[in-house]
Amino acid sequence: MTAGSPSRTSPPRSRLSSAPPRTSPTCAAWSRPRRRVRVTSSAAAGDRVPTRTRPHPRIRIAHLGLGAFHRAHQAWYTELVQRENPGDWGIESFTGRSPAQAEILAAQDGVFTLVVRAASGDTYERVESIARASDGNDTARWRARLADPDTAILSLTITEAGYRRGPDGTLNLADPDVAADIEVLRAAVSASNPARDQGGPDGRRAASAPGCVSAPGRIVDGLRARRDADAGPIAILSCDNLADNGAVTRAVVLDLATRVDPALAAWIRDNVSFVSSMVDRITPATTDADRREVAEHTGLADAAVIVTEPFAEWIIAGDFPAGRPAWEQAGVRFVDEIEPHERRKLWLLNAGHSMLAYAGLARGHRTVDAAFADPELAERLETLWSEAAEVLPQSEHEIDAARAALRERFSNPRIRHHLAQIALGGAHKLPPRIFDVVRARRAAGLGVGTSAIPIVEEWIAYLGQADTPDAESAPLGAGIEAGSLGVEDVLGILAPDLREVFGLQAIES
Ligand SMILES: NC(=O)c1ccc[n+]([C@@H]2O[C@H](COP(=O)([O-])OP(=O)(O)OC[C@H]3O[C@@H](n4cnc5c(N)ncnc54)[C@H](O)[C@@H]3O)[C@@H](O)[C@H]2O)c1
Ligand SMILES: O=P(O)(O)OC[C@@H](O)[C@@H](O)[C@H](O)[C@H](O)CO
Repeated sequence: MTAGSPSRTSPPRSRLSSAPPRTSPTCAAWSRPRRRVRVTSSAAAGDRVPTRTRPHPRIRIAHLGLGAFHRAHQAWYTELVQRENPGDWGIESFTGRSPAQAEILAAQDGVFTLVVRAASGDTYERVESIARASDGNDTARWRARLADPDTAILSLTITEAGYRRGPDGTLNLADPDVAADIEVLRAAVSASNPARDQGGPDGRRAASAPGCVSAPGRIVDGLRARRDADAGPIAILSCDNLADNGAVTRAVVLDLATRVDPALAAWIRDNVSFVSSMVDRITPATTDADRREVAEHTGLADAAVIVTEPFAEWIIAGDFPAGRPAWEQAGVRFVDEIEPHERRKLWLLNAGHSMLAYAGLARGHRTVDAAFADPELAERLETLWSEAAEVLPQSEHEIDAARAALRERFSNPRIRHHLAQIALGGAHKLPPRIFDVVRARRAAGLGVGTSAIPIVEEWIAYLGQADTPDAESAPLGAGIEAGSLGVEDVLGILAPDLREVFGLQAIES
């Protein structure tokens, strides 16, 4: 099976017989005209919002991180399933930090337009799978959702930084939000009362109870409410760009739970399945121009428009003890071993993105397609991919197909994926994208390669620019953001094992 192949992006025909024949290995080909947002030329642009065509589905999924990617990926895959089996697997999606996206989406009853933007043109799809959009700061609502036995899955898109890990990969106890959450959780545990979490007689106290601010804190708080309500097992499904993201989630959640209530940690071990997934769909931040374009083409005043590429891939490994949507009907693959798939995606696509971001910004480029059109950067990208390919577990044929698909995806001039967006959070992105490749090469008895060090140098130069705000990278070491550290110092903070490796390399060569 190859990257970008129809089997990755299309549902099996036998399960969704009304899907039209595929004409290309992209999702756009699968969108059915009768399901798309109606395009009207007569309606004045912006006089209607998108509306539901089906009744609200029963909410079975809680999601944390109501960003662009969640709507282009998990919500869209779930939408495809719901179109065939309406009524079930609705999503209640909570914002991670600011309530703004919840307010915008709630004003449209959770319905939004997904623009699938191919190099050749756009298609429009209405997505209705989000039954409710909520503010993640609404502690009572969050606890009630997790304490509801109907809720079978908690999915996450909280960014790499959202897992609150320190440079050594464990829960970052020096993070003030984590420290504050430990106090909130201890108080909540000592005052645990099932009636409160089920909106019972003292529900008003729950509404005013302080909540957690970090994602691990919120997850532990929600699981405490679930245990107290005896609501049964649940799956937590990570959809962030991290290697073995299910295990990462499990580690930070259990670490935090153990610190506040060992009995809760034991309940989590027995009742919570931490599912890993490899997710892929390039989804840049929406612009005003995107919203205007939708208004012009559809007559819809949609404030929650999301723009994405035709390609989509989702590979999942793990158990769903309380059930799950039949996502396989929408083309999702369920596998026993996630690691090879995650590595391929992180080491080819995401590593390529990070390289193009730091090198491209330094050379005056603003978007991925512009950086990729730069022959010098395109050559560096091929070298980076070849160095990763030597330690990827896939066949040469599969890797070549993935690279070919990426060349096409990175060339899409209409997606306008800004390098500045990709560049943020490098302290969390470089380890899984760049440093893990070096580790794999060393483990295979190969040299460290030529790609990693220039990327670290370019990242340091990027952070050194006075006008570059990157709050997510700063906490990992005073001085990184100020650009006063060299490559060795940065490696000492982010990948101490590699400092020696690169030192040895320098001596050997
Ligand atoms: N956009 C893509 O192309 C893409 C593709 C694959 C995977 N992803 C994954 O999805 C994540 C989100 O991407 P997006 O495009 O939706 O970004 P976005 O900026 O649109 O949304 C980010 C969401 O994460 C929440 N969030 C941010 N920082 C957080 C934190 N520290 N703790 C908890 N929640 C936090 C925000 O509130 C928001 O809901 C990425 O970081 C990545 O891991 C994105
Ligand atoms: O979303 P981030 O910030 O983790 O990384 C930026 C991009 O590399 C990433 O979002 C890719 O577009 C995505 O992983 C494609 O599936």
